[in-house]
Amino acid sequence: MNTPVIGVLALQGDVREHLIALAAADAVARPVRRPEELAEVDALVLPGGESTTISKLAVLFGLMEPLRARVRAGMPVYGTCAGLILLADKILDPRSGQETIGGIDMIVRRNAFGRQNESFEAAVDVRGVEGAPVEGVFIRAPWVESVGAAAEVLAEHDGHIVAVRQDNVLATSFHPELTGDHRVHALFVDMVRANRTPESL
Ligand SMILES: NC(=O)CC[C@H](N)C(=O)O
Repeated sequence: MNTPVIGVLALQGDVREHLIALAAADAVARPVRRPEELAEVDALVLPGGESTTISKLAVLFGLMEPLRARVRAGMPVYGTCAGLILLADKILDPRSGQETIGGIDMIVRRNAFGRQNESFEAAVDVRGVEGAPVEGVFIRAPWVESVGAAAEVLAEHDGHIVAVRQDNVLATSFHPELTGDHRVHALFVDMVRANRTPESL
């Protein structure tokens, strides 16, 4: 059956919520903590959380290079919030020792929308998502300062870029996994399906 297997990087962050959202969007979802587990998935989600912590743990667990290699090789990846930061080729204000996986030619600003107690929800129109706007949950959210020519802006909030796609890499500043609305995850699952060769179906 044509059911893609999608991993959720499970080093830190809101892993469980993504596993639930992916299952609701008709994927087989499983946590990924080791390089062997990464090798077995068709695609990967990078959850929200703390991008510095996730990046340091990825180095510690021997996952950083395998992650970069798979993204370079075209594995579909979707990052929310901290996950978006991990997918940026460049961070404007990195903490010391903070690395990214990269994949989208963009520059991000961490915590750009303010601190934890300035978290908010807003309706966001996401290109490729049909129907009503998505309820965007922004928690110490980054925004995207600028994107390169290969990156497509999918959504903006208050004049700032909050969703981007470049080839098989998708990233949002906000957290669709927290709302019970699985349309953004469904968009990603469609990307994963479209990426699979006929032999792998
Ligand atoms: N909700 C989140 O994922 C917050 C991201 C966090 N501000 C970071 O820099 O990693």
